[in-house]
Amino acid sequence: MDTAPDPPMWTVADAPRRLPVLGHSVPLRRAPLEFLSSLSERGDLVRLRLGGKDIHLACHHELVDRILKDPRTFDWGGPFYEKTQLLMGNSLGNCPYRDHRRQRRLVQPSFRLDRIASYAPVMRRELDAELRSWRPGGVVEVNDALHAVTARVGAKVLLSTDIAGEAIDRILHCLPVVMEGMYQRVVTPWGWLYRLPTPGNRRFEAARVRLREVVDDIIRRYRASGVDHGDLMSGLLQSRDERTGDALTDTEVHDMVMNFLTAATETTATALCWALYLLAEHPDREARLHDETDRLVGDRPLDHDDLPALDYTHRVITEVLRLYPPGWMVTRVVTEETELAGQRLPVGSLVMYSTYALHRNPRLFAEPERFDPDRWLPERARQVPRGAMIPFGAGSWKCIGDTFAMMETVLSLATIAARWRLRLVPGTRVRPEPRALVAMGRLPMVTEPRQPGSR
Ligand code: HEM
Repeated sequence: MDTAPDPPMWTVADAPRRLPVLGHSVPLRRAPLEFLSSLSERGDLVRLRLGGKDIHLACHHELVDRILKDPRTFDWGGPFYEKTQLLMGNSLGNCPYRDHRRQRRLVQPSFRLDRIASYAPVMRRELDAELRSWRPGGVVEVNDALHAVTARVGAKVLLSTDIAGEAIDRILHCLPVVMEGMYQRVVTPWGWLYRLPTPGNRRFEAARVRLREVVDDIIRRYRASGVDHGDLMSGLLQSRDERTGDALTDTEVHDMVMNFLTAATETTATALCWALYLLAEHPDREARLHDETDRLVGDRPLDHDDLPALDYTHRVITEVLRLYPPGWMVTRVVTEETELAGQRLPVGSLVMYSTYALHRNPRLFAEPERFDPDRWLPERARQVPRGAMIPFGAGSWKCIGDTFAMMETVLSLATIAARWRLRLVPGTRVRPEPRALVAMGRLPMVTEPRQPGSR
């Protein structure tokens, strides 16, 4: 496997297919995943041109690591993120380093392991309700179904029904409209387009305003009740900075709620969809998963304590997160003049990396396109260079929900696999779609029950 070259050995190259004026916008729009993945052959650091500016793409995992571990020099930012502030304000995953550290200290206690473990029954209830609606031989649009489940789990872990009540339904109604609108504004950032009074713009604006009102109202109700409801919202409101005694302001709580709802829904649902798709395409690996769930799960409800035993399920999810990590393009902005791979980067330069490309680099992973859960057996996993596998990011902005996400995806996949075998509807074409994350389109699957108690 790869070892780090000494600094003078770094290779720096210009990306191919640059056009006058347009720079690299054409290949980046047409086939971004393929284009970015192809660039690691060119060099450790590759220069692209976009919007009249140079952007440096770090292809070597040690350069990516350097960027992520030096948040003062390589700060949060870039056009990709700035639009998301429309929805999430200056929240945890959406703010520069100077604000981030304080917020992270305040939010971290809400993600303590004991709190996360207590959310397993919520996950179980929501998934059970969905699985009970499946019929033998029926067709389920799995992508929609799992997005709805993870959105309900996210909302109910965040907010207790006893206090938030039907506000949760209103949130779940507005959220997809707002998320789709946000995505459009990120990928086609033409401000004027969104000021036109089109039905789509009106729907987005109405949902955004409604969501803001509903969340603000819930915060007021929580503050007035002054009780710990054992949910994430209570954790956020009670949190105090040990150093300063500071609490999160209402605006910060609001933005964090939006951040949480968006970060917790699509990522986990998409990982589950990729897992179910890959298993349907690889019956031998599916059979091994079924062996594990037949032995350990059956028709029994799963809990956080079951996680350590679900070895193969865990390896499947890890391999899915290698092949389809959400962060296909992560950017940072240089805040003080620095050097990367021998290149001088002035203040304001944009650097980026693609987790998708990194995880498919043949110098880091043998047969990178192969779905091989066993590459995460401990003896093989040890050979993966440090910093090469980063589905949850690394450094200051590392995903705060990683334990939550692993619990939800592993328990959900084991529960589904114990009860149902899913087959792709013939003719379904599944391709990675680089949207806000590496998404997939529709995933209609036929449901075959695996045991009498499956419903
Ligand atoms: C498979 C599931 C998930 C994956 C792969 C994932 C991945 C990531 C990545 C790569 C980042 C860092 C982005 C950057 O460096 O700019 C991140 C940040 C974040 N994620 Fe996740 N995520 C997942 C699920 C979740 C869940 C379930 C939650 C909430 C419970 C969550 C909440 C967050 C938050 C709040 C941040 C910002 C953290 C900070 O800036 O301090 N994520 N996630």
